Amino acid sequence: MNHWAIYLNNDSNKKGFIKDFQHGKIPTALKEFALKNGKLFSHFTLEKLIDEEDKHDIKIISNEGQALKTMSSGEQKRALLHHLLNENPDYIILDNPFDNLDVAFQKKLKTILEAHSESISFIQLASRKSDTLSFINNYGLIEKDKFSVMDSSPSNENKIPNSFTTISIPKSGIEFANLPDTLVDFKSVSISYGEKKILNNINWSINKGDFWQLSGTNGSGKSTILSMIFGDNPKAYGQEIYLFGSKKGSGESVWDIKKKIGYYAPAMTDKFSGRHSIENMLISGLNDSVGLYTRPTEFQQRIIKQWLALLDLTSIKNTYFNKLSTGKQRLIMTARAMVKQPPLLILDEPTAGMDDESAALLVALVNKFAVETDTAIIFVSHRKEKGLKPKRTLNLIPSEQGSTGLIQ
Ligand SMILES: Nc1ncnc2c1ncn2[C@@H]1O[C@H](COP(=O)(O)OP(=O)(O)OP(=O)(O)O)[C@@H](O)[C@H]1O
Repeated sequence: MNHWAIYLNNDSNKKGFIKDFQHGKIPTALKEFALKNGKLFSHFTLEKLIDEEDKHDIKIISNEGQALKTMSSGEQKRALLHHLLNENPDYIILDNPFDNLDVAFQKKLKTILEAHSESISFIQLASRKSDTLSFINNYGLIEKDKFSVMDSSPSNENKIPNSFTTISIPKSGIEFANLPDTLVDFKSVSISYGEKKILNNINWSINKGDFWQLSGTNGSGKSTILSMIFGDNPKAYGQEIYLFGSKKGSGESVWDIKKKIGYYAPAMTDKFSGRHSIENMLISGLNDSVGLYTRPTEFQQRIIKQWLALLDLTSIKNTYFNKLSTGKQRLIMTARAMVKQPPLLILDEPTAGMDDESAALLVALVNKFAVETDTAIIFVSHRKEKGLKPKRTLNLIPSEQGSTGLIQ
């Protein structure tokens, strides 16, 4: 039985490859799959199913009747795999299958895939070489639109630009006045959805300049916690949650809170599909602008010039954002959340779907930002992100009574 690992890098046109594959435009080396029944395990499939569930008000993938869109990302992947295996395919394309999965479920997924590898071929599209499944016996690479066969799995080599050591994080010139030392304070916070208990007695204080990693298994409540800080989750009202000194729900506007937070989650990248230059994208981070075309001041232009130099992007500053590789887009979106040096920076699984090289670059940038600025950081990640240097971790430990928080 043939199995493939096909590696992706910053410039790979993964979407194009998948589309071509599904329409029978298959590289010669993989021709054996041409007439077979294949399925796609990917967030693209999930998005389509969520849409269909919404449109027709049905549950296609039933998990005790819970709608797919309300499941945590791990629960969604679990349900999708189950659904696809039930359809007895000849092969399954696995699109970065381990992204967004906690370590325990990654292990479980590996075991499930191993068990099926005798009867189903797997084509694993992988951005991280370390994700390669044990039973893989063929290797390939997608560079831009071109597929090529490789003899073996490639070696890891990460390059961090020199500018990271020679250039400091540029000062934003923006002052955030009257901030208390404790920026976020959760006091005995417990949350349920109906009968389902999600969080149990969470106490968490985030002080100025802290660097936290928020971790926990799939469904343990990480997104729920974030939505109570950054979002407008109605569950937050009535709880003892203090943001920048005010009790949540005590009259402050969502906008007042959002102004003080830099936020990045990979799903945001898709919202910027228009033609914005890299330079404009970064400037928009200083302006809090939704529209991107507020004319920047000279001072702002100077700051962004420094950022471009730091990120080694000066030579391509006028390139349209939507023309860039995923890795570069994510690096820029992360920097965009950083440029105004907000009191609090939230990075929600920022490295999901990135290749090794761009993930290492992003981690290096976050570490540098943590050391050189007063911004408090919450970095959400399932992976033990190689090289990341958080000072503390809030680990959510699930139980029947909801997750409790273990601070390490
Ligand atoms: N609106 C909702 N209705 C019912 N259950 C919900 C709703 N929103 C979230 N949940 C449940 O709350 C639990 C916590 O979800 P949450 O998304 O916060 O977890 P998570 O730790 O971020 O998971 P992941 O790492 O997989 O994204 C999950 O079991 C999820 O199914």
